[in-house]
Amino acid sequence: MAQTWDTCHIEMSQTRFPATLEEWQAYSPALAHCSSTVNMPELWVISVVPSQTCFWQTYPRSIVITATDIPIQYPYETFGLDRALSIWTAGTLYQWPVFVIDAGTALTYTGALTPTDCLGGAILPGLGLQLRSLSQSTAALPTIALPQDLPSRWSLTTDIAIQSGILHTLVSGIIDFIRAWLEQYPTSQIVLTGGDAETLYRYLLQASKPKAVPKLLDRVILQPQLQGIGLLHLRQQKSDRSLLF
Ligand SMILES: Nc1ncnc2c1ncn2[C@@H]1O[C@H](COP(=O)(O)OP(=O)(O)O)[C@@H](O)[C@H]1O
Ligand SMILES: CC(C)(COP(=O)(O)O)[C@@H](O)C(=O)NCCC(=O)O
Repeated sequence: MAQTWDTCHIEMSQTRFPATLEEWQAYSPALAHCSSTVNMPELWVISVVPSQTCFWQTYPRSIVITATDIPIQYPYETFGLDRALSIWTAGTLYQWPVFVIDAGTALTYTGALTPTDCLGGAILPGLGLQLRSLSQSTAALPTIALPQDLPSRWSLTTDIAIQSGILHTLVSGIIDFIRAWLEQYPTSQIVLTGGDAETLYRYLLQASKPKAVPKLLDRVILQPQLQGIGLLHLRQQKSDRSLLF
């Protein structure tokens, strides 16, 4: 993979669809050297947000992934497309069984024994959502930034009390899920991905220092770009198939 980047936040209610090459160029450094819409590169899209899917579908060369494109058996009908791609990619890269922790807008845990035996998992609000929910849904709590280091558990200020509550509870929860999975599937790899993966990994390491947790964390592979790698694999599979037929 040559490069990854985040686009600016796209607020759907205020955004009209880009109509020209110049407008698309604002979304991606990969388009900097395009001279016309004809030589724009392919864009592979995976989205669980319908308004975002509509937006990216207007890109001239978009390929939008749907459930049938990902070669796993879905454990239930409403299972997220992003979770399907993550677990398939993790199993393909690091072998089955595998456990994926996706620290995105929502934080999801997903486990699978094989591509046809996904056990589902769990969903909770992600780090940013937890922080925002407190400031937005209470009268007195402020919006706070995340600290570099895991704070002291016992706090005498509101800001650090929020940091402590969210971070210690999240880190303990993640360690508990990892431990429970490894008890059942001791050979499994654990993959940590998503926009908050690096931040959470740092906190997990800090939490583990005084305790016997490092052994568990040795099993955690930090791979923030799991879904991007998954899209590359799907693209490779598609081009292999078109060579065969
Ligand atoms: N450069 C960035 N742009 C947007 N979000 C980021 C960035 N770096 C870290 N994040 C964090 O990533 C989380 C979203 O993760 P992501 O995997 O992009 O979301 P989603 O699961 O919705 O695709 C947010 O909690 C946000 O705080
Ligand atoms: C749980 C999710 C919102 C997570 O999405 P994300 O925050 O990673 O963008 C998404 O996987 C989804 O919409 N899932 C459908 C429900 C399910 O998987 O059970």
